[in-house]
Amino acid sequence: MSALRFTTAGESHGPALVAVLEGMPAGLPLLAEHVDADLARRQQGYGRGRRMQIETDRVEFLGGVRAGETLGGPISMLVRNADWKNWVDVMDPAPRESDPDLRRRALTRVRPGHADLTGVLKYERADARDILERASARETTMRVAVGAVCRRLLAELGVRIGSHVVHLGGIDCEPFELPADLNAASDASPVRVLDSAAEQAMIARIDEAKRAGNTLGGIVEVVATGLPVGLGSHVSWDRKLDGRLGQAMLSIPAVKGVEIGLGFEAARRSGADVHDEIALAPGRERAGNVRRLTNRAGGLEGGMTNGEPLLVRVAMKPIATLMRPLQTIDVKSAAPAAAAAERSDVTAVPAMGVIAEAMAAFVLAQAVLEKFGGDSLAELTRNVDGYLAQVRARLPEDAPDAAGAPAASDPGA
Ligand SMILES: Cc1cc2nc3c(=O)[nH]c(=O)nc-3n(C[C@H](O)[C@H](O)[C@H](O)COP(=O)(O)O)c2cc1C
Ligand SMILES: C=C(O[C@@H]1CC(C(=O)O)=C[C@@H](OP(=O)(O)O)[C@H]1O)C(=O)O
Repeated sequence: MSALRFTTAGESHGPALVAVLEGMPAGLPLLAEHVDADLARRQQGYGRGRRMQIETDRVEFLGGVRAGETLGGPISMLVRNADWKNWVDVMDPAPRESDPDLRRRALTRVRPGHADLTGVLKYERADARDILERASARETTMRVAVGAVCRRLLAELGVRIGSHVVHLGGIDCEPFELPADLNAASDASPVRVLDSAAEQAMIARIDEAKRAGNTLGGIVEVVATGLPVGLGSHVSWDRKLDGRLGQAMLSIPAVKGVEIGLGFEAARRSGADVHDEIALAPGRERAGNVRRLTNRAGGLEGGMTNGEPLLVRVAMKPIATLMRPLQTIDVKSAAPAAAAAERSDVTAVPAMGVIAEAMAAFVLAQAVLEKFGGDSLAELTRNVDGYLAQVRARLPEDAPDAAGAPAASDPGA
C-alpha cells in the first residue's frame, strides 16, 4: 500500500465532487484558501466554455483538518457543482423513467474522441450521459484539490511546482529563461504562456477555431524545483519515479503523451549531446553538492531525482466535442448521425498545466513520504534533515567549484 493515496467521486452535473486523501502527516498547516487558490487557477484560461462562468470552485473540508492543521487521518474534501441546480431532475439518484427532461437530455449521438461509445457498450448503458458524467474532466477539480494539499507539504520542504504552456494549436512558444516564480508569470497570461508574441497568436488561433466550430490541443511543461536527490528508486519497475509520473499524467483526460527532459528529442541526438556532465557544486545541499552542467534529463536519472529541476511535458489532444460535429452513429436508432454538440470548451490547454502540476505534486509527495515517512510534519522534517546531512557528508562542501560551468536549467542546451 502506498504511503499516500487518494480517490475521487461525483458526477460532472451532480450535487458535488468529493476526494479522500489518505496518508498526510499531522501538523501540516492547511487552510481552505490554499486549496481554493489552485481551484481558481484551474478555472482560468482563454478558450474555455460557459461552464467555467457558472462555477466558482471552493473547497469544504469534511474531515482530517482542525484549527488550520492536518490531523493525520484521511482528508476529506468537497466541492459543490453550481450547475447542479440546472440538472437536479436529470441527475436525481431516484428513478424517473417517465420524466421527459431525462429523455431530452439523453446523449445517444456518441462523440468521437470521448468515452461515450465504448462506455455505453462496456457498461451496458442506453444513455452516454451515464458515461460522460464521470469521464468529464470536471473530476480534475478534485485532483487539483488533492494536489494543493500535497503542494503545501512539499512547500514545507522547499519544493515548488509551476507550469506553463509551450505549444497551443500549432503555435510554439520561443525558448526562454524560466522566471524564478514561474506561476506568477504564467498565471498572468490568459493562455499561461511566457512569450507575448506566441500569446497573441494563440488567442487568435483559439478565436479562429471557435468560429470554425473546431477545437485545439497543446503541450504544457511542469517544473519542480528544490527536490532532494534520491526520490524514487532504480531497483524495481513500480518504484521508478519517471514511470510513476508518466502514469499520473497519462491518467488525465485528453493527455496523449508525456516527455521527461528532452523526451523524444533525446532519441534523435547522440550521447554526447544528451547526457548531462557532472561537476562539484559546493552549497547545493539537496543535490549532494554536485550539479549537472545541463538538464537534458529533466531532473531524473535511473528513476530517481538527481537534484536538478524536474521537467515534465504533457501533450493534450484537442477537445472531443466539436460545434461542427464529426460523423458518428446514434446508439438508439443505429443510424448514421452528426455527433452531439453540447456546450463545450474550444481548448483547455491552460487548465491542463494546473492539473498536471497537481498530479506531479501528488506523485512527489508520495515519493517523499515513502522515503522519509513520519506521522507528523516535525518527524518528516527531522528525517529529511538527517538524510540531507548524510548526502552532504559524501562530497564535502568545501570542494572546488567547476569554474565557468553553465547553469543547468535549459533542457535543450
Ligand atoms: C480541463 C479539461 C477540460 C475538458 N473539457 C472538455 C469539453 O468541454 N468537452 C469535451 O468534449 N472534452 C473535454 N475534455 C476532454 C475529455 O474529458 C476527454 O477527451 C475524454 O474524457 C476522453 O478521454 P481521453 O481523451 O483521455 O481518451 C477536457 C479535458 C480537460 C483536461
Ligand atoms: C466542468 C469542467 O469541464 C468540463 C469538462 C468536459 C469534458 O467532457 O471533459 C465537458 C464540459 O462540461 P459541460 O458540458 O458541463 O460544459 C467542461 O466544462 C471543469 O473543468 O470543471
